[in-house]
Amino acid sequence: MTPVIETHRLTKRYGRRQALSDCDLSIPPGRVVGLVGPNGAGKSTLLQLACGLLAPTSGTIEVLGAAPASGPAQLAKVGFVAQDTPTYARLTVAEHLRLGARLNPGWDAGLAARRIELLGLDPAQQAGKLSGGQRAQLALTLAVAKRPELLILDEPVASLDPLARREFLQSLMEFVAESGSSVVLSSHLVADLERICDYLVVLTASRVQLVGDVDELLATHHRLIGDSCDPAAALSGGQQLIQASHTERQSTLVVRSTAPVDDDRWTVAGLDLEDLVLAYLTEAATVGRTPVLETQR
Ligand SMILES: Nc1ncnc2c1ncn2[C@@H]1O[C@H](COP(=O)(O)OP(=O)(O)OP(=O)(O)O)[C@@H](O)[C@H]1O
Repeated sequence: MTPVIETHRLTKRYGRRQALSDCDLSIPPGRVVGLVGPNGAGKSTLLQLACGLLAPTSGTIEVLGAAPASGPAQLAKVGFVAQDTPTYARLTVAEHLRLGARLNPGWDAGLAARRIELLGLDPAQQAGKLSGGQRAQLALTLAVAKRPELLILDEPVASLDPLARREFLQSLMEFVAESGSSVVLSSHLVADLERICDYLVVLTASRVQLVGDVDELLATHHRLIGDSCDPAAALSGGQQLIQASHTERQSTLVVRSTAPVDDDRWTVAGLDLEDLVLAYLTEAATVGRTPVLETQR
């Protein structure tokens, strides 16, 4: 099965600023992929490389088996909603749909019209006079009505209130269920990603830090709580320390291990996606102390 995005040593520099460094990724099709990372990690850069809006400095990227934006057929396969959900302020909702129909060979006019009606958007209203949430929904409608194989969304819900966010994500999931399209979605809101994503990419400081199937990642990461100890001495081979924090009496470790942790020195618990992402982001934030963070409380 052709990966939706495949990169090999993908690197992007803006002048002397490094935005992506030697990224190797192979994202399987049919997934809803959450792309997470702190500000400036390189998420937008990666998504824009996938759309062909940027060219790599070195390394390669293929999207659905071909170079990004390599021709009309490739362009028709990928839908993109940029970070600021851009629309044409002077054009009405209906004019946006007509423009979409003209520009996209696979345009699904019925889907677009149904979505606009369902959302309660006035076809005669100019996009510049829509609320942020309505504009985001219009941009999503334009992207899904082209019936893309891959939908790329760069922080689409960042400016939305909780209700608008939920409505946006719900309509996204309805589209995914109905179309079977793959989605790559960047967001800082891990709780949202937890509800909709089944695949995760964590990017920090221009590098891929963690990638994989969400269920598999959750099954192979464990929180260990026990008497205060030196983690290096306490863990066995095959157990990778991701994060450690200590009080005078107690150590709490986040550990990656494919085998279950069966050691009565530890109380073992699972992690949710937010805990998992935070463990990796915290680890990466400790410059010069990687790969392990140790905090003394
Ligand atoms: N056009 C540009 N010119 C110069 N540097 C840029 C440009 N675009 C991005 N960068 C730099 O590249 C790095 C990665 O930026 P990018 O926008 O990809 O990060 P991001 O993970 O999307 O961040 P955020 O979560 O804040 O949107 C940052 O250091 C940023 O300052």
